[in-house]
This record gives sequence, C-alpha cells and structure tokens, in this order.
Amino acid sequence: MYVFSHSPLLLATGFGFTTVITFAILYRFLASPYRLLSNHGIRGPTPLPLLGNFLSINKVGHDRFLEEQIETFGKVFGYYVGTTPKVAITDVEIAKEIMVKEFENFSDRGFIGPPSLIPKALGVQPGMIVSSVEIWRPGRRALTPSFSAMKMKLMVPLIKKSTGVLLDILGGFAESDKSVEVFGVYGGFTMETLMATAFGQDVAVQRGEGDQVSKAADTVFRAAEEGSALSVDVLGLILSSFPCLEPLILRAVRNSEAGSAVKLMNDSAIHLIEARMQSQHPPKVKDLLQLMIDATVDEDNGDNSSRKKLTSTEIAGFSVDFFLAGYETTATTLGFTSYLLAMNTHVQEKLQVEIDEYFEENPDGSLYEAAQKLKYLEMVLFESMRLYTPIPKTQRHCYKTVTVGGVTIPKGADALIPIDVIHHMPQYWPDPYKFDPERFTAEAKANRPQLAYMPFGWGPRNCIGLRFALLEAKIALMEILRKYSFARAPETVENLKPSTGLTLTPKGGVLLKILPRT
Ligand code: HEM
Repeated sequence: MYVFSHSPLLLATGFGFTTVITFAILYRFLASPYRLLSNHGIRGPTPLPLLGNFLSINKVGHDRFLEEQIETFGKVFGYYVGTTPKVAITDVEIAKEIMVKEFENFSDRGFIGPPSLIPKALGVQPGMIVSSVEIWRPGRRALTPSFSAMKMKLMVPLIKKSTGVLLDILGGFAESDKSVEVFGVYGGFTMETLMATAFGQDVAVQRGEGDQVSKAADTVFRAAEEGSALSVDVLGLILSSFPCLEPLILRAVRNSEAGSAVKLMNDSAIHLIEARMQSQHPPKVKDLLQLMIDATVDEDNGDNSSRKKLTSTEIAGFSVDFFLAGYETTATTLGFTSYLLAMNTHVQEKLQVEIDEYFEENPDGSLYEAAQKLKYLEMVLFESMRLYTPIPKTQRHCYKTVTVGGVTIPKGADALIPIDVIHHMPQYWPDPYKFDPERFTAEAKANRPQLAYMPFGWGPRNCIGLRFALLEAKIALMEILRKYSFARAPETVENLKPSTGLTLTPKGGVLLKILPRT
C-alpha cells in the first residue's frame, strides 16, 4: 500500500491534479473581479485576467476601442482597465442623469491617471480636479462667485495685456514670412495669462523671460506636450491590478522633473499668497488670486452662521489646479481654431466681417462686451471644440449601485463619458468630421439634446473656468483677426491627426502662415 501510493505514476497524477486545481482556483480568483458588470446585466468585450481589456485599448487607441464597442454593444457597455470596471455612457439622457440628478452618488471623478497622483506624491493640497467631494464641495462653493460674469470683467485688462504681446509675436512672423508653430505660441500666451491671473505674477513668459515659477510652469507644459511615459491607461492598469506598486509610482512622480516643478509652483504660490494676505495694499487690478483670497465659505451647513476664509495652502492647491486645467486646454482650443480658419478661408472671412462691423459700429466698445455679442465668433469656437474636443473624456465614480435609464451601474465602477465620441455621433452631428459653424445657430441648438455638446462637461462638477476660457479665447481671436489672417503654410498638414491623452494635442504641432490684413 505504502509503495503503491508513492508510485511515480500516482505521484505525477497527484501533482498534475494539484496543479490543475491550483490554476483553476487562481483563474477563478483572477477572473472574479470581471463578473461585476455582467452580473449587473452590462455587456461588453471579454476581459483578460489582470489586464482587463487593456491590450485591445492599447492596440487601436481608446477612442477607436470605444467606437468598436458601440458598434457591437450599443450606447452603453462595460469594459475593464486592469481590474477597474468602466461603464461607457454615450446615451446623452443617461449621461445627464449621472451628471446632474444622481450627482450625490457620482460626485467624484475617481482615478484619472497622473493628475490623481500628484497631490498625494508631493504632499500638496489637491485642487478641485482630483479631490474627493468633502474637499471639493466647500472649495467649489467658495470659488464659484470668483468666476461669475461680473468677476470675469475684472480679468479683461490682464488678458488684454498678454494678448498685446501675442500680437507682437505673430506680427514678427507676418513680417518675416516664416511659418509659425501656433500651439507653442498659444501655450506661452495662456501660460502668461494664467501666471498673471491665478498666480499674481507679471512675467513676460511669451518673451522667454521668466522667474522660477514660470520656468517650473514651462517644465510642466513641456512634460504634458511630450506626453507622459506612463499613459492614463497604463497607470490605471498598474494601480488596479498591482496596488502594491503604488509607493513606487508615487516615488517616480515625486522624483520626476514635472513633479518637482508642480511642488515648486505650489510652494511659491503659498509664499505669495501669505505675503498678499499680510499686505495692507491689495493689488489695484483684481486677479483670480485676490478673488480667492477674498472668498469666504460657510463653515456650517449653508446657514451663513459662520464664514471662513480659505487658507493659503488651499488657495495654492486651486491656483496650481487652474494652471494645470486652464493653460493647455485653452491653448489647444486656440491652436485648433486657427488651423480650421486657415483651412476654411470662407469661415475666416465671414468672422472677420463680423468683428470689423462690430468695432466700426462700436469704436469704443469694450472687449468684454464684444466677446458677449459676437455670435459667429462663438459659433466658430464651439464648432472647433466639437471637432477637436480639448478634454476628450470625463468620468464619475459610482458610490452606490443605482439604476439610471434602465442601466444598473454597480458600486465601484467608473461611469466614463467619452465627450469626443458623443461630439461625433452622426445622429446629432450629420457629416461629423466636417467643420461647419452653422451647427451652432440658436435653431440648430434647440433641435439637439443639451448634452450632445459638452466640451466643458456638465452638472455641478463641470468646468469652473468655462467663462474665463471662453473670454480669453474670444479676446485673443478678435484681436488677432482684426490685424491678421491665418493661412496654410507649405508644412501645414491636410488631415490633422491629434493624439488623445487627458487632453487632445496635435502630434508635432501645427505650422501656419500669418498674413497681415490690408
Ligand atoms: C477651452 C478650455 C477648457 C476646456 C475645454 C475645459 C474643459 C473641462 C472639462 C471637460 C472638465 C471636466 C468637467 C466634468 O467632469 O464635467 C473641466 C474641469 C475643470 N476645469 Fe476646465 N476647461 C478649460 C479651461 C479651464 C480654465 C481656464 C480653468 C481655470 C482657470 C479650468 C479649471 C477647471 C477645473 C478647476 C475643473 C474641475 C472642476 C470641478 O471638479 O469642480 N478649466 N474642464
């Protein structure tokens, strides 16, 4: 019996059996997270253990992957990045319920890649973009009045000042007949504007002059331009499947050039804010920084009984946040719009007629009024942001299993709203890749569901800088187009292929000619 039970055959069989059982248990363990969505009736592509659908996403790109799944599964489907469950929502009514009606259950964005890690890695106060609802709510409540239409009027002199420098720079290209890489030029412009407004720093960034802070800002800008070695999807995969690696990733963020630059910006902002708080002489021109210093927030639950000021650390977190959220998005909006105007000269001419007529009829008209009144300018900008959506995706983390529009979204899943995919859906946008500002007449807008267009997101957690961004972009375009026209350069590519990360950027930039208007 003893000898029999230890025969090599039996040993081998026993070993094989144990191995099979071990693999079966391991597979079951590894596959278990992937039952969440199907258990709630959400269909989607088959995930692989640990990787989820990462390989398919990586192979064709996130956008193409989403389009393929819509073809197979319809407007709502589920997939996994690593083990993180995602429910992609391209049904605009369901998106609206998630972003507005069910907001309390979807109040955070959850993990959105590198930006989520920055505050944790650097030990700085998170701003609004990545903060959880407890930090976000009082901050947003305190700062919303700083972005009101009236307060935005105060920003005009600062925006105008950096627009003046932008005009000089473009004028230089017009004179020399050299092609200009517009994305780089606009990056300098939006950075200088944000340095002046959100950091209270008067630095000639566009002229290449810079102090420590603007150099740090430039480092962050370049890091974003070059793209992170760890993409949003790769980081999502690593952290969901191998959470034990988080300390390593945090260390990498801390030691990166961009990480040190953000830390420097944050620390300098604290220094500057504290100096301003102690000063008896607030600045003559109110900037965003001063509005934040002046802002107050309810300490109790909204009964106005006691109000407190934001601390310097909190304000610094918001300043850095506004910088990160505001400079590249507005710069790329201006870049893509300039490209589209160069490629569609009839639109550019119509826009110039609108601008010229307005200023002929209102020789003393303010830039702020003009920005509100010029309808075609807004139509052009809106269509540009539809075609080239600066922030292609947003998301909301689900805290409690809930059924919206007949779809049950399980607790722990991210509801992903692919704004750019919605912006190209043929049922709302016939011939979706055509540039056509007429899609934004009042009549055309009334015939579409509201959320078919949402470049600034939607609901209580939409873009707080919306008014600021539109004002800045409109002022820059008005001032440029009064003096110059954009034109194709020999290097201008016919079909721009932008790359999609957290923001949309054109690979290799865009070269255009600047022509003086006669
Ligand atoms: C054309 C320029 C811009 C575009 C297209 C844009 C777009 C967006 C989008 C899509 C979101 C996410 C909204 C959502 O999840 O529903 C967002 C959030 C945000 N944006 Fe913008 N943005 C722009 C400029 C700015 C500027 C200039 C600032 C600041 C001065 C800014 C500050 C923020 C902040 C702080 C958030 C987070 C809001 C929150 O969580 O409450 N953005 N933006």
